[in-house]
Amino acid sequence: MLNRLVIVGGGTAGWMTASYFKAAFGDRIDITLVESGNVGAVGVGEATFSDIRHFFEFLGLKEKDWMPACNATYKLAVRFENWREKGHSFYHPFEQMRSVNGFPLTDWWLREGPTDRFDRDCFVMPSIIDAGLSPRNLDGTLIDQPFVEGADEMQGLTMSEHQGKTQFPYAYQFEAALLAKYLTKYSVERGVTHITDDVQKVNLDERGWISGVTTAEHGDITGDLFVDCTGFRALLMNKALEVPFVSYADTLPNDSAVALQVPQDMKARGILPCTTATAQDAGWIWTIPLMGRIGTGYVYAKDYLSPEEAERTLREFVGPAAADAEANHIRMRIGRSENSWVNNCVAIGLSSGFVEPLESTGIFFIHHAIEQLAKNFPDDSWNPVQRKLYNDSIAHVMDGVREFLVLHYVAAKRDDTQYWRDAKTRRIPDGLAERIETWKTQLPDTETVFPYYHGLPPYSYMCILLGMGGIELKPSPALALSDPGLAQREFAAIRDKTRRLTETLPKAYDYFAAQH
Ligand SMILES: Cc1cc2nc3c(=O)[nH]c(=O)nc-3n(C[C@H](O)[C@H](O)[C@H](O)COP(=O)(O)OP(=O)(O)OC[C@H]3O[C@@H](n4cnc5c(N)ncnc54)[C@H](O)[C@@H]3O)c2cc1C
Ligand SMILES: N[C@@H](Cc1c[nH]c2cc(Cl)ccc12)C(=O)O
Repeated sequence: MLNRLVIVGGGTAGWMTASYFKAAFGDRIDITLVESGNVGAVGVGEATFSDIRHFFEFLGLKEKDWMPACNATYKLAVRFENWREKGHSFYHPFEQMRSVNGFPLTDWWLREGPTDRFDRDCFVMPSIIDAGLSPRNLDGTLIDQPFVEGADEMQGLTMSEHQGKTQFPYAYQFEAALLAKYLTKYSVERGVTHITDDVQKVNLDERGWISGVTTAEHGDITGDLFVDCTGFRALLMNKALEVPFVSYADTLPNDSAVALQVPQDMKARGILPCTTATAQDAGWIWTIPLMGRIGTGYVYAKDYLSPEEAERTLREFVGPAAADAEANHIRMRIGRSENSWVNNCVAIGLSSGFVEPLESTGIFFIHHAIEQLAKNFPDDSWNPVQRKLYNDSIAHVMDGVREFLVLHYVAAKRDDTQYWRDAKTRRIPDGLAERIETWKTQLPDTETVFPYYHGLPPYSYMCILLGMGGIELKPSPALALSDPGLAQREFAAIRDKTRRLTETLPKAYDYFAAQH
């Protein structure tokens, strides 16, 4: 029976994989995880999708179990600042799009929105975020969104089976290194063998399949299925098996980042419960509030900015609090492995692929890959159809997310530096130009976005198009003949609900302080 899993790498990807498969298969699977004591993990993946709650639920973990251990906070949206022009901001929130008479509320908004802020008019979340509030009351109850907690749990195991049915109102922000530590304990307690050692050599048999890995001090480790979680090094997949890497550099030029961890008195500062992406001359800066510190970093293209200039800009942006923080400079490999499962080796995490962290998709890719591997877990027959299903699904998710990210740059109105001007003329992925033409006439829907599951619903595309401001959009002609009364009532209902919630919800900081 095929049941010996060897995971190389102990970053977020390695430990999420180990803990998930222990939760899935218990003692029927034998898992060894080997991680280097010398090569560190990237450790800056801090913001997630809302779907990650399914991962924690699968492990049987509640928020109160893991959140305090990881200094975690809630993320209600991505806040984009200065992408349209300096001083402008908008939110991409975790909130389902309402529709009126079969048209999305944003379409009605294009026709006669109450204000010039589509996000505050069409969603409740933006005002809650501006007020620094928690989506849960101090007693733990969730705000009454068109989402019933627990109700979507029976719909299926994988994220793709949940999409479009409901929208959970928040995701998380946490210290990735602390999550890896938490999951190490979880995994080891459930029987995962943990080896700290350097893998020096990957051994292939005569067919080119991996027979084992040779470590510096623990000899050879053998197994049936090998999971490459070695980060950008991709030691098994790219180095040993020489699987080609498909670069996205021609469409997404940001290839570098510099990160700082800045200790802060969050009680005094307050928590804006979202991830902020602030556009800069040659990229953008993320700001992620955690309990006890903020995580921040400048993502940029080396062709336009030197690492020294990026660090200087980032330190100026953060201010005096950054003075003692050590800068972590990172080169990012943007793109994906041509295939992520080859022979008996599966790459998960940065070794499989990565796009810049603009929509916090790194951990989502890992979660998705794990779910797909569980669904297509092989037996001794190594049915190639399973590998194909898996590889197609990984490629679709990554290519779809790439397209969504490219849209951010094409749609951003800003054109004040060469970096932003070039963003309008750079090559874009096949199919996107045609889709953008369609969206100029009709806002994105399931029929007109990237045609495979990639984690992002059509309303996410609407938010980016409406917020970035560089592409002219028109309301559907049919709305000119339709009675706007219902839409106006919906806008008024959103205003009422926003008022009620902002008067009753606790501050985000107070909610987490009570949990800790
Ligand atoms: C700048 C930046 C910002 C990011 N922000 C986000 C975000 O906000 N949200 C999000 O979801 N994702 C984000 N990500 C992605 C996220 O960081 C990664 O997806 C996540 O950390 C997974 O990394 P990993 O485990 O694949 O690799 P790594 O963290 O690099 O881990 C690699 C592991 O392999 C081990 N290893 C390497 N070589 C050997 C060897 N020879 N022998 C033994 N072990 C070895 C290392 O010791 C380490 O344990 C970001 C990434 C970057 C670069
Ligand atoms: N399935 C994802 C998609 C998603 C829906 N809304 C948002 C908002 C943001 Cl900021 C990122 C991602 C998403 C999820 O529910 O997380």
